[in-house]
Amino acid sequence: MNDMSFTERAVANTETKITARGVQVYYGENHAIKDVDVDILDKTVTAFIGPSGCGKSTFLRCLNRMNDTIDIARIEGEILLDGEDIYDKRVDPVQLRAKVGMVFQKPNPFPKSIYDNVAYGPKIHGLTRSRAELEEVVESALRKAALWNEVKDRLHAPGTGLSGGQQQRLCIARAIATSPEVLLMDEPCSALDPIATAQVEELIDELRANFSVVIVTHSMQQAARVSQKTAFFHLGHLVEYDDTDKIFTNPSDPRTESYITGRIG
Ligand SMILES: Nc1ncnc2c1ncn2[C@@H]1O[C@H](COP(=O)(O)OP(=O)(O)OP(=O)(O)O)[C@@H](O)[C@H]1O
Repeated sequence: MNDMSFTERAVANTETKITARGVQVYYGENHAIKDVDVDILDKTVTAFIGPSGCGKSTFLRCLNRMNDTIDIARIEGEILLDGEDIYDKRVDPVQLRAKVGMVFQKPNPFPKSIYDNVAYGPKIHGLTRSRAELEEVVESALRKAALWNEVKDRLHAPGTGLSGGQQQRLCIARAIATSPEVLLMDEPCSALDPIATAQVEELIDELRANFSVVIVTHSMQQAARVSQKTAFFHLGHLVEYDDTDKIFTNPSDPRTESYITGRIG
């Protein structure tokens, strides 16, 4: 573990963005998330780590109600975004997902132009009033996703024609374009080569200036590089949640220690 370089800046923000209390998730009989409590901070990158099947993705999907789309999933407990219950029946999940955006493992641009991929969200949510304003939003999202310079001369070319790393940054631009407050990323680099991975990691570090970012990763090196907070999941429990350097250098729970030293997982 000695080759891990921790992100130098300490946790700068202590403002809570998302509060989860007593969260349980069941898939039919399978109790996948067991009584999870956590406070996710604003303007901070939080990594979810743990062995395969421990519930990282399931818990991530609770944060923007993506589990609602899975018929057999049942969720209990409370999740608040800025103090508001996201499972309240008055909350429209589509609106919620504009505020809590998501980037998936495999880049999944729509079969449309680069421009249309990014313009789609602002259009369906009616966020802009004119074509010029929409163009500005598209440019700003592509800039924030560190893709503008590579695509500004071919905005009307298909998004699917970009390289894998560019496609993932396009998906990040698409998520950013609706001005979300939280960005959820489920193993966003696992389909990327090391150069594209480094670019996306750099981008994640920049994104935390404006967003609360939560990233599921299989790579402990990646968690150490990009996050300031780390949550270690094991068998559906949130075993330990702390500053990333504490988790990787001096964890409190023996299960965390076993995982980071490679004894479980
Ligand atoms: N769509 C689903 N339908 C039924 N069961 C599911 C579904 N998604 C996950 N599960 C189950 O929930 C548990 C947690 O899975 P989850 O994918 O959240 O773990 P994970 O830690 O993200 O795993 P991995 O690192 O392998 O992606 C597992 O037992 C899994 O089989």
